[in-house]
Parts: sequence; C-alpha cells; structure tokens
Amino acid sequence: MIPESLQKNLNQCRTLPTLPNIALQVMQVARDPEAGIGDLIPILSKDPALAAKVLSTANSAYYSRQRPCDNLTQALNLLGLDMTVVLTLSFAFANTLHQMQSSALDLKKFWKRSVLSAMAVRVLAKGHAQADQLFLAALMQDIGILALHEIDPQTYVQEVQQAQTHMQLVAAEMQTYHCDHAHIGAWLVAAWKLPTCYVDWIGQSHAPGDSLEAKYIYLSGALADLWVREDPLEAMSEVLQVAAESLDLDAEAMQAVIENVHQHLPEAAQIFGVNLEDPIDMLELVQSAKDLLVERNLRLMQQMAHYQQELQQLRSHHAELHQQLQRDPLTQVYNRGHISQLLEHAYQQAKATQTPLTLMFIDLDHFKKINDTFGHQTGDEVLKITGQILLSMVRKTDYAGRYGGEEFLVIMPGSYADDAGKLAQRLQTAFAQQDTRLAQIGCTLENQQPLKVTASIGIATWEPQQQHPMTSVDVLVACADKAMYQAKSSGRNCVVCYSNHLYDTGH
Ligand SMILES: Nc1nc2c(ncn2[C@@H]2O[C@H](COP(=O)(O)OP(=O)(O)OP(=O)(O)O)[C@@H](O)[C@H]2O)c(=O)[nH]1
Repeated sequence: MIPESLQKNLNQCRTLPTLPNIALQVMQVARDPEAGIGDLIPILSKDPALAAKVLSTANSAYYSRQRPCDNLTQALNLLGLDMTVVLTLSFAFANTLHQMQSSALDLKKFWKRSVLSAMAVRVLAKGHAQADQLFLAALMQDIGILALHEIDPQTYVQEVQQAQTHMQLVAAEMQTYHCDHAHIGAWLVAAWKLPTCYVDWIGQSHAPGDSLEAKYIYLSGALADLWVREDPLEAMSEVLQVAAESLDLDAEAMQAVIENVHQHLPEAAQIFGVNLEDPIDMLELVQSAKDLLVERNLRLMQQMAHYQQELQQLRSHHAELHQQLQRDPLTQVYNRGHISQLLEHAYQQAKATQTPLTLMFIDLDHFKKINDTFGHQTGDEVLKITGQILLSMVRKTDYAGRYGGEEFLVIMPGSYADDAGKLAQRLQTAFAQQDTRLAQIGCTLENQQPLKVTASIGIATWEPQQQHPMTSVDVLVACADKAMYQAKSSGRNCVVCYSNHLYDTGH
C-alpha cells in the first residue's frame, strides 16, 4: 500500500511522533489477558497530570452520576479497563502532539479536528461493542498527516495549503505519494504496536468499503470538519450526503448527533486542552444544508431528465444511422451488403433447421431502354416504385434487397418454389401497374400508350435431401441467376424456377 521509497523514509525518520513511556506501559497491561483495572492504578499514579485528566473525564457529563468520583480507583471502575486504556493513550497522544512543533502546519486545527472526530464517533457509535476503541481511532485518524509532514515538510505543506477540504488533501497526497495519510497513519499505529483494529480502521478511514467501523471514522472526520472548514454549509451538505450513503442516517439523525457534540464541546475543550467554540449556529446550518440538498437533488433530477432525453435522441439517431447503413438510399430495400449478410444467415439457419430456403432473383426488363428513352430520373423513379412494391408485398419474415442496378433479391426462409412462384406472379402484376403512376409524371410512350415495366424472375430453392444440393450461398445465388437468365431468354416478363418448371405469366 505504501510505496517502497516512502516506506524507507518513514523507517529512517527519527522525528516521527512517538507514544510516551506511560502509554507503552498501559498498552502492556491492556495486552495481558490476566490484567485488571488494579494493575493500571500504580502506572497512572506516577503521572499526576494524567491521573487528574482521567478523573475529570470520569466526572464529566459523559459519565455523570449521582456522586462524583473522588479517587482514581472509583474513576477507573466507572470507566472500565478499555476506556481507561483509550483515555490514557488519548492523553499520551495529545501530549505527543503538544510537544511537536511546526511553523507551517496548523497543529491547533489538526488537534481540534482530532478531538471533534473522537467526540462525533462517540455519539455515532453509541452502543457499539468497540465504541471506546473507535473513540481512540477517530482521535488518531489523521496522525499520518504529521508523519508525512515530518518526512517531506516542504512539499507536504504546499499540498496542505492548496487543499480546501480534507478529501482534496487526500487526493493531492495520492497524487504525490501514491498513498494517503490514512495509510501512513495505519503504518504508524502498527509501529506503535497498537491492536490491529486501529490499524484497520485508520487505514480504511478514507475508503471504508464495507467496514462499519471505518465508516464511523470516515463520517466522524466529515462531522469534525463542520467546525474546522471555512465553508461550513458546503461541509454540512457533504456530511448529510456521506451519512445517508454510508450509514443510511438521515438529516434528522445527523441533527441529533451535531446537537450532542455541540453540548459536550466545553468539557471536551477542557479535558483535551483545545478551543472548541462553535464558529456558527450549527443547528441553523443543518436546516440550510437540508434545503441545499433538496435544491441539489432537484437540479440533479432535471439534469437526469435532460440526459435521458439526449440519450433517447442519440438512440433513435443511432437506430436511424443503422437503418441507413442497411438500406439502399434510392429504393429503401436492403442494400447489397446487408441482403448478402441476411442471405448467408438464412442459408445457415435453413441447413441447421433442415427447412427450405427460397431465393428470388428479379431483373427489370429493358431497363436501359427506359433510361435512354425517358432519362435517368425516370429510371430512378421506376426503381423507387419497384422498391415500394417489394416492401409492401413481401412478408415480414421475408427480405427484399437491391443486388445491383436493376436487380433485386427476395429471400424467403421456410418457403418452397411454389410459394415463391405465386409471389413472383403477384409482383409482376404490380410492376405492370406502375404505368398509372408513371403516366402521372409524364412517362408515356410516343403513341401515348402507357409505359409498361416488366421483370424477369428466377427462383432457386435449397431444401433438405436435395438430389443436387446447393452447397453454398453462392451456388444458391448462381442457380437463381441462371433461372432468371432463362426467363430473359424465354422472352422476358416471366418466372423460371431452377428446377426448370416454368411459370408462364402469359406475357
Ligand atoms: N436510372 C438508373 N439506372 C440504373 C441504375 N443502376 C443501373 N442502371 C442502368 O440499368 C441499365 C441496365 O441495363 P442492362 O444490364 O443492359 O439490362 P436491361 O436494359 O434491363 O436489359 P435486360 O436485362 O436484358 O432486359 C443500365 O443502363 C444501367 O446504367 C440506377 O440506379 N438508376
């Protein structure tokens, strides 16, 4: 997780924050399964300042009860072993911080965020079996900032100065060091030999994943930022968002958490020696942030609707383009590329399902003459009408396409030549009836007779157990083509089936 070169610097740095001796002794007691509260008393008694802090914590509103504790034994019994260890380490950690000096890092702000995070996690994780340990983890969650500052002060201070928010700082760290202060903090508490829960929670505090405890730590930091950041409204809307997304806590629940933290500010300030005044009216801030979120959601919904509309337009445009790619622009039937693909597919399907496949090859007669007599535009008009006739007459399961200039194909999956022959005759009738439409655009012969459009049609069928099987699509096309040529040489305007059975249309 931590790059090797950075790891080396950390190992060699002699000025990293350390835990004082007393904290190490307390940790030793905590690790001993036989040890009890009684073993802590002689250790704490050696440090009167620490003992006084533990006593005043036991007497604080957090632990308020009828009679105040007058001595350490009572206090420790009230707090319990875990919390006493946590408090001792917290105060030891505070001492470590107070002894550190930095002209560039705002240590007061750092400590304020730590204490507020710890206070916040205490409310958030109330009732959690490891609530005490979470308190200490929240307090120490940013310790990696101090470590990074120790090993690379100049660059790091620049990063800190440029970042407006905690997560911006994390992003800048990732860019510069390929890890963030949560990873460094986890490494440091592991070096202090603190239990692995601290290593895990602190390490994941910026990307909690599924860890509920890491989510508490992450949210506690965001909550602490309400008192630390210069844009509290923005910070509040981030808190509400993080709370909803990670812990499913709504604005009302967060309002209660903030109120609770707010209530305990004076005594936490006293115990941890830090100024914790409310910079602004926090409760009013929650309301404003809720309004802001509603407004944002509305804007987001509008944006979504807009994107949805754009997506719809893009989809239909795409479908249109797709159609255009498949269609012949003049006749609107499938173009050669696509009809060839469809034919290949239909041929494979026919073979796979052992069902017949019939192909019709249509070639308009004397088309050159139409062009020469009436001009290309009229020729185009005839092709257009031919396309319309094909599209209106072939079944939905059949496909019509333009194979060349005045050549068309109709693919008829599942049909035998007989069915195709009937369709071919109907098509010829329809082609011949083009004359009225052509007369409307002035296409009449010199003797004022209407121009008759006819076609020669060849039909070939692939079918299972054929005597001479058509072994490929190309063979099938060649057979239909051959039949069509036979129709041409038989005088045009007729249909020929490849099996040589001729459908005479009585031209
Ligand atoms: N107007 C127009 N003419 C085209 C188009 N594509 C091909 N042609 C013409 O179609 C004509 C086809 O002529 P031929 O191959 O000799 O066939 P035909 O005149 O129909 O004679 P038969 O097939 O023997 O009945 C040529 O003159 C081509 O220029 C097109 O898109 N529009």
